[in-house]
Amino acid sequence: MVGSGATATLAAGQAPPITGTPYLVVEHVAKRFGSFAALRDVSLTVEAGEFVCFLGPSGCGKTTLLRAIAGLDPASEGRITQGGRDITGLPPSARDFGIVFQSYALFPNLSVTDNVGYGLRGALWPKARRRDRVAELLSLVGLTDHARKYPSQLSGGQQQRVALARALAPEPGLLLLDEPLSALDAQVRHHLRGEIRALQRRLGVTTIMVTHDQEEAMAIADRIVVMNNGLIEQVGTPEAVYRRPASAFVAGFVGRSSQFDAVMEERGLRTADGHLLPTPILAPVGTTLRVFVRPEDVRLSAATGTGLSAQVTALEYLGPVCRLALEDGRLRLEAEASPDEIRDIGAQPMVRLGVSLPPSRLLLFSSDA
Ligand SMILES: Nc1ncnc2c1ncn2[C@@H]1O[C@H](COP(=O)(O)OP(=O)(O)OP(=O)(O)O)[C@@H](O)[C@H]1O
Repeated sequence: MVGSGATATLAAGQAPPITGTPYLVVEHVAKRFGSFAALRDVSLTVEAGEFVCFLGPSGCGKTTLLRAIAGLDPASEGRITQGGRDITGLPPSARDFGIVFQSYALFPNLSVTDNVGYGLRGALWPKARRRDRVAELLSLVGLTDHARKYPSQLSGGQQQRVALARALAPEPGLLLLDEPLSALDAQVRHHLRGEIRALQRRLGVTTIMVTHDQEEAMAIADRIVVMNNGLIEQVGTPEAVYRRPASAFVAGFVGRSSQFDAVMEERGLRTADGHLLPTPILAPVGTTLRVFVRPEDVRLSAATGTGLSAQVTALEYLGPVCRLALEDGRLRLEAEASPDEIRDIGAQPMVRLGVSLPPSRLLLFSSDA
């Protein structure tokens, strides 16, 4: 980010460590499929007990990175250590993780009990211990009453709970979740994401979840790893990636925003339509900057005096807030306001409103970034 009123906090694109104990360390990992580079020099540290989300558009490499960590698609280059152990060359069976896929991937011919107990074999899991552990997990995911059923007799949300219980049963050091909520409808998805987070906190298991849904990542993660085109663009808390995006890509991908170009002048930023937005000088005069502004940061008023004004082109009532589309020449802005505020300023389609964009809330990037 070029700089803005938020300059003092700009350096803090990275979140402070959650526990201070690195658990998973990914160093300079690359992954090629033939001549195609799906991951390029990816480095990342996940702290013990942390919940991290890999977020990014389709094809950016989220699943590839998760699979490299699991050893399902080993990295072409780089090093991965887990709990101090170099796992780079180990097959999945020699690593310490549980994994949940979008498609549940349960054994259809096994009961819920047998699915959950599937990984509990060998000398470590004598019959009684295995039975107790399965019962404990079924209770944790709220499926005790469904123990004898088969996957086809369960809803999608219940099947995903079974998959979660199965992944957690052997007490893995790392829980990997690959779009676990994507196949579920909105209500179940919302509910289950809360349950997953509560369960993760209770067990303290270090967790990585892949998602392309930024609201989901914001709601659930301690830190978000924003990926694009095989690279990590930013690692930070949900607040950091939203409020202090490290790149124009992150600013545009995470959360809603309006964007436009403006040229740095002595007295502020000049938009394409000639409006001057007062800001301190943040870049060499004459530089074109890409400006992003969040809907909740667009200040609206009834007054349409000398400052910036724009016409309301659409107004949606969403319950607690209203969303407005505004236009002035080439400038298009999205704003949010409470229904009370909408009433007070008389906002409705075709009406012109006063608009101000607080300098400290503008997110600025060099145009070619
Ligand atoms: N086995 C493979 N062979 C060839 N290319 C692959 C393979 N697996 C993944 N890719 C490519 O690598 C890139 C990254 O894929 P990946 O599945 O990691 O993306 P993603 O970010 O998880 O996307 P999505 O959200 O759509 O699942 C894509 O362009 C994909 O086509």
